[in-house]
Amino acid sequence: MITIDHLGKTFKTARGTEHAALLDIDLHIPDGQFVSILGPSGCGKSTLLYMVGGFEQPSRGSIKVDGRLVTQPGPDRGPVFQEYALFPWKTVLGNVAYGLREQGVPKVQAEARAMVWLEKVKLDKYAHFYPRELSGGMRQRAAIARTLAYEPGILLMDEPFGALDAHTRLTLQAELLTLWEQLRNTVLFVTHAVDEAVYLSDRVIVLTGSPGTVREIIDIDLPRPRVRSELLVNRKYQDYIVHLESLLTGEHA
Ligand SMILES: Nc1ncnc2c1ncn2[C@@H]1O[C@H](COP(=O)(O)OP(=O)(O)OP(=O)(O)O)[C@@H](O)[C@H]1O
Repeated sequence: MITIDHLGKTFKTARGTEHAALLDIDLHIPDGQFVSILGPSGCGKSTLLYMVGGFEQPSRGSIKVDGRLVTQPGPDRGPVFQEYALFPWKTVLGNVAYGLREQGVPKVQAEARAMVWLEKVKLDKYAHFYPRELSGGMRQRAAIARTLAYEPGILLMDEPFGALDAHTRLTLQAELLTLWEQLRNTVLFVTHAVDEAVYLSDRVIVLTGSPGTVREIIDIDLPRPRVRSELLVNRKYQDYIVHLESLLTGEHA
């Protein structure tokens, strides 16, 4: 359970002024929910995720995970951030084993567990490749495997598919859902794409423009497992998309 209470973040800018990024966020996210965060560019989506990860400190309010105050990163919260790229000097296997080695798992066991995860993300044949030898989609699969390998209860994903071409993006979304349906960990997923948010999520949190506050929380009541071709002709799915698009483009009355 993630409990976010009156959370605010103000940054000091390089010019010495203050910049309010997030204002008075209250959220309660139960275990095992897939939650997406949508909102205009610069509204504080990444900042919110970084604070849940313990990489940034709140200026006001608090974040608790299972009742414990978040003050620093921990293995219970696994980031898949674009900035957390793979180590270029390690192989795919070395990258995925790294998170486990960090937690004291001996090398042989870490590599065996890493291989299991590489099979799950269909990269086992590329275990000994270096990141530069992989496509963008394969790199993101490796980054996801690296985080999932140490089994965090909470997965923090910041636009993980944002840089991928449309086809690869759809493939990785479907693969992520298949994995998540087995794992059922809590996912906080930042995205710009309304269709991605609706397809993946149990709940979509829409933030206002800067400083970000919660504009609307929408429960996505669509059956699982989700099949995209069925969703595309599902009236409820279409209504969610239209509603979210209107919120984001400011056309909402
Ligand atoms: N380290 C920082 N120092 C100063 N300001 C920052 C810092 N990090 C973020 N900000 C500011 O906080 C606001 C929110 O940034 P953030 O990256 O969280 O937004 P976002 O919603 O994720 O944006 P995007 O959708 O464009 O990725 C922005 O105005 C940004 O300039």
